[in-house]
Amino acid sequence: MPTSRSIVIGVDSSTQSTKAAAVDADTGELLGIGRAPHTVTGAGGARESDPEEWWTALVTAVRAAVRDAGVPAASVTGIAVAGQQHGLVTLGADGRPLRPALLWNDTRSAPQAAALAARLGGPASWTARTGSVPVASMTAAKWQWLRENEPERAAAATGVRLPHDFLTERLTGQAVTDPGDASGTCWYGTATGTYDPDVLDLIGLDKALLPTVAPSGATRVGTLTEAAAEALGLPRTVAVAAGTGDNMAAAVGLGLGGAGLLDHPVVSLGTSGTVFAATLARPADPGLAGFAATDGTHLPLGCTLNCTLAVDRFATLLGLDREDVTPGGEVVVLPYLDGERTPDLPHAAGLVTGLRHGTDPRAVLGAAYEGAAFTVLHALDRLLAACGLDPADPAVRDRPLRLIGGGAQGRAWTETVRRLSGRPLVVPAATELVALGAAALAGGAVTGADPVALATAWGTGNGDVLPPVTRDEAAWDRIAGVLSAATPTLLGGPEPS
Ligand SMILES: Nc1ncnc2c1ncn2[C@@H]1O[C@H](COP(=O)(O)OP(=O)(O)O)[C@@H](O)[C@H]1O
Ligand SMILES: O=C(CO)[C@@H](O)[C@H](O)COP(=O)(O)O
Repeated sequence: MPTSRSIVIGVDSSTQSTKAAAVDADTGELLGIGRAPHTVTGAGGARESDPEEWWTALVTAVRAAVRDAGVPAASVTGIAVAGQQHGLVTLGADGRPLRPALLWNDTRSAPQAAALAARLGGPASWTARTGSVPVASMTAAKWQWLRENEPERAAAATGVRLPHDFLTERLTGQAVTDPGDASGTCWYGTATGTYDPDVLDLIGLDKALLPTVAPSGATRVGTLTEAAAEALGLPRTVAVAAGTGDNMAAAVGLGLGGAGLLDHPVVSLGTSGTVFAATLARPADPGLAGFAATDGTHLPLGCTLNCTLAVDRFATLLGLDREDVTPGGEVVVLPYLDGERTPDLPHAAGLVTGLRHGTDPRAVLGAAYEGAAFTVLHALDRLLAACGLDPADPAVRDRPLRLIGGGAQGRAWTETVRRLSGRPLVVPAATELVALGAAALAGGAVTGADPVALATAWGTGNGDVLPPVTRDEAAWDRIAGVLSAATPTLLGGPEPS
């Protein structure tokens, strides 16, 4: 192995685990991968993780990726972290977390979100300022929850970070974030590219507690500190990129820049189900998040709280393998086990209807897939409409969806998405799109290359096209009907436990 080979490492620190990809910076070849799990705790709508565990997992995963790649540590030239979005990390004077992070799917902050959304001129004004209306996931709502429920901890905070900022700071010693992940806080103005002083005033958050926002693009924020280099077994000279949120990094891995527009909207099936597209204009829809992409363009996104984890829970409850499934037929499942974000039903619980004596348990599992897929695809229709496209227009429907995330590896997921969308799918051959997108950001930090162009040259988004199948209008209408009828109940449903 020639030592002149340049290896970059992309880290995906997501809800359930950290994945690190060691990539040849010239060719994009994935040489090695490392993984380490995270612990998520909580009941009654709480979802928390210890940021120190993310750091330990990052170290484990990066070391495993370099080992798996069989490359000398000296050949590693760059690293970037992409993280689960929105989580609130509060730091004390010693730079360590004051408490576990409040995660994106922690719904306790729903009342604070609703109260914030009514302030500063209401939803339309929030959309114009920040791109998004506060919902329970947004960091501003979590900060308000902390102020109201643990005021002593909020007062003691000397730093407020997002998950990926926390890890980048551990790598470099720099308090820095990027516009993409910052756009998920609801205190960053996506129109102005700066923290919004009115929002900070409203939530009593001192700007001095926040990280600097690095510019978009191939941003190098520093090199490894001595402690980080020692922990990772890498040279101190390794360039560290600003990194971003996991969905923004997936867009980079797919080679989506503003010019990619809506040709290939993306559906990601992970703990969250997300749908997003790269756009030049920022669509304003209060039911969607108007995030920033890493390249200075926009990444409108719809996010559901209940995707692969919720469906896997149904498989476990039914004692079935996740692929042991048939279409739901008359059974409808709304698998909103964690409450729901899109639609905004933070207090919802799961709902099952249409059971008979003869119901096949595999149909109940099939209906859970359908309910989760419907919820994501419904957000897709909303996203297309917000971008001025008619989702029912055959010319729009013929455009392939790119399907990524852990669920895209499962046949039941791909077949359900095909059947409910009636669209062709592109399933990229590469499975770790977030980590690969982060690797492209790391490559940009090393050479100054445009990360989106780099990922495009690497071809990380390429994959086979699965042709469309006839859309299952009956299943779609059945689920839509149940959701519509149940919404009043789901709005006021029991707290999740
Ligand atoms: N072969 C598979 N078939 C179906 N689902 C899968 C498969 N492999 C992984 N998953 C699902 O992928 C999820 C993890 O996906 P991932 O995108 O890594 O999630 P996250 O980023 O939220 O941690 C798990 O919840 C699991 O259910
Ligand atoms: O909240 C969002 C997007 O707004 C989620 O997509 C999180 O970013 C978590 O992602 P995964 O762990 O499911 O990948």
